[in-house]
Amino acid sequence: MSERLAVGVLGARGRMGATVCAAVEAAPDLALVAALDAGDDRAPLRAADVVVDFTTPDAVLDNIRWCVEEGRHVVVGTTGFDDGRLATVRGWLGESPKVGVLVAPNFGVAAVLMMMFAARAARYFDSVEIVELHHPNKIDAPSGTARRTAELVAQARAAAGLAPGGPDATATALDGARGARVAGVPVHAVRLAGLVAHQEVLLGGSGETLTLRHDSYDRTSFMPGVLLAVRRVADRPGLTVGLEHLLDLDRTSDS
Ligand SMILES: NC(=O)C1=CN([C@@H]2O[C@H](COP(=O)(O)OP(=O)(O)OC[C@H]3O[C@@H](n4cnc5c(N)ncnc54)[C@H](OP(=O)(O)O)[C@@H]3O)[C@@H](O)[C@H]2O)C=CC1
Ligand SMILES: O=C(O)C1=N[C@H](C(=O)O)C[C@H](O)C1
Repeated sequence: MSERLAVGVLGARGRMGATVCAAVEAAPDLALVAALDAGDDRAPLRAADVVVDFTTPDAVLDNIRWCVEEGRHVVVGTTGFDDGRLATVRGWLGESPKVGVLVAPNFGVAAVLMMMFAARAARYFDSVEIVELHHPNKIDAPSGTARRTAELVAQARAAAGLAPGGPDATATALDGARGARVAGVPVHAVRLAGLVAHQEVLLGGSGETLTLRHDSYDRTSFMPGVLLAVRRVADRPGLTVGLEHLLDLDRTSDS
């Protein structure tokens, strides 16, 4: 058997990090060489070919910079990325052009499909709004997935000459009643005991609606996407944003 790919995990004691460690340990072609959490020395990551980061929006940039400077490829699931933060990462990669960094707001294949379908559908409807629903321990709102979906929807609508959200006659409203605007698209965040990670994209036109819904019931739903990214990130020097770039989405059959 060929040598196994060495993987390090940052945020290893967290909900996602622990699930990633278990998935890496169960994969015959991967070896878990470092499982680190807040306060740990990063030195053991030097043994890793690829580092996976599921930490916090406050911690993630510093972790990426360290990995890029050390020549480690990075797979990032942590949220909190906007254009400015992505540009910062691109700047670091300019100094280390052989390193690959893949940032994905959601590693669930079905979640990625939901986002792609939403972007495809967006130009056919008058209105679009997004509702994301998560476990109550989540520290950021709205979710990274909802933010990215809103950006993709807004881009698709702009290309079709449409306003981002849709008609809305609201003249008076309590703060937050109409959600937050992300790229002009209304986004509503629910935090509810019992949930894991869920999202609905609501599209409305004359006399009809389309609802695209994705549900992650368990964090294992993210693992095929995380492991795919771990295996492929070294082949993609520079910055990749979104798992969709690894999914060959234009192919509709095996033939
Ligand atoms: N892309 C995707 O598919 C998914 C992304 N996420 C995102 O992943 C992130 C983590 O989520 P989740 O696992 O639920 O969160 P958790 O709070 O369960 O885990 C985060 C872990 O990171 C640790 N940590 C904090 N700072 C550092 C640091 N500098 N170095 C190493 N470890 C650190 C935390 O330690 P301590 O508690 O001691 O601070 C904690 O153990 C969030 O941004 C979330 O939105 C979640 C699910 C799927
Ligand atoms: O914190 C979570 O749990 C999740 N975070 C990501 C996000 O903010 O989009 C991905 C998924 O929704 C789970």
